[in-house]
Amino acid sequence: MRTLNVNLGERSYPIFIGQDVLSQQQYILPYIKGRKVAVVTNETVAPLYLEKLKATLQGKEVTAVVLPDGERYKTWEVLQKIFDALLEDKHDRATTIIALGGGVIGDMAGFAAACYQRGVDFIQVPTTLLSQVDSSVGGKTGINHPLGKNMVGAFYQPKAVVIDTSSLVTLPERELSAGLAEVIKYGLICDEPFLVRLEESIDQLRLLDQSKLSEAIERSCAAKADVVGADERESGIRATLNLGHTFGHAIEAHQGYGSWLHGEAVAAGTAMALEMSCRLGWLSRDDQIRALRLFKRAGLPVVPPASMSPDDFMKYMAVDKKVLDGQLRLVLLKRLGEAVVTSDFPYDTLKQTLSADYQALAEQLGD
Ligand SMILES: NC(=O)c1ccc[n+]([C@@H]2O[C@H](COP(=O)([O-])OP(=O)(O)OC[C@H]3O[C@@H](n4cnc5c(N)ncnc54)[C@H](O)[C@@H]3O)[C@@H](O)[C@H]2O)c1
Ligand SMILES: O=C(O)C(=O)C[C@@H](O)[C@H](O)[C@H](O)COP(=O)(O)O
Ligand SMILES: [Zn+2]
Repeated sequence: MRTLNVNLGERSYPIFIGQDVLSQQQYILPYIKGRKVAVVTNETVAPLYLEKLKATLQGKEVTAVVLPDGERYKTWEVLQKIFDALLEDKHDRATTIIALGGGVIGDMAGFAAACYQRGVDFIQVPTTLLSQVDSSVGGKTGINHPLGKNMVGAFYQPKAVVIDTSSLVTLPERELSAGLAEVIKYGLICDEPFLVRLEESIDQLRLLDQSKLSEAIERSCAAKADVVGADERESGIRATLNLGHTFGHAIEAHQGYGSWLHGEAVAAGTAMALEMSCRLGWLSRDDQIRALRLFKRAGLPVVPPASMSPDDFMKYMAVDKKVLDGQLRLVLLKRLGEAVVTSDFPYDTLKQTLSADYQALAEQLGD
């Protein structure tokens, strides 16, 4: 069992990482102040882990809120179902909401916690790799809008993050790969030695090697906790966690939420950010290929959808949350392990990036 901390003054909280922590009361009960708990989960995760969590919550009055599964349900309408259940079971301000599931559940349950009676406590119990390395930490909560990803939400920190690495054994392979996209992201933005480590261990990670997974989760959470601790509300360095997301969110929204998984869209979006970093003369072509090869070995796409035109991208990128006063800002790489957030690029370079031949690049990667 490993414990990390997100240091945010009075909003600080622990991240517990280990096998079977979900069954251990000492990692959950101290963070619940009242009698009542609402566990928000979905129809896929509930049959796998809800009873286990309920056993840990013995002595508490538990309302289970089981939502439909999928990115396309990260909406106002489905959020409302959480409020319906809380009110029907008379939850008051002493209640605690527990998010049991992947990033979709975590983002929605966290947003519900931020809004319900103007704010109640919540705990993250992430069960996908992506949610364990990224979404459960840092307090970004919210829902999608048809015109843009995560467009309505709040910064609202959990009281604790409980990462049970054994839950990954039931995760479909495609979802594991999606999580690896965000793991690779940390190497690219701030930790080149981690990238080397991932190059060595990527095959074992895909085979669910528990020790390699724990190491990758811990290193990812440590990187995220550092960045969030330094810049909780994204006025500076936190935006680097958005590498590949301006392009990736456009892919998710344009293709229809859920058609491309978030991690897949981030991987293809990062391929575009790498291309632009090369075109600006920052990243070398060799390093670009090295990064693309790692995504490919992780089972991730590096070619954006052929059906998307530069105008399709621009439509969604224009409302990205990093746009400031009408000016688009992008996360790009100066080199592997060093990201920058910048609006200082020629518009032509962006246009060329949006219409570059990613298929030809992918063909250079080999097997
Ligand atoms: N708040 C943040 O900082 C942040 C960071 C990254 C991503 N996100 C958001 O997270 C979402 C993506 O999260 P995700 O990749 O976890 O997707 P997800 O929540 O849709 O989960 C992926 C799939 O795995 C299933 N699942 C979950 N745990 C399982 C388990 N242990 N075994 C078997 N199946 C399981 C889910 O039911 C779902 O079908 C996106 O909405 C993205 O925008 C938020
Ligand atoms: O925590 C952050 O900050 C991130 O940017 C992490 C991202 O991986 C995540 O997808 C986040 O939800 C994107 O945030 P958004 O503000 O671009 O919606
Ligand atoms: Zn992301």
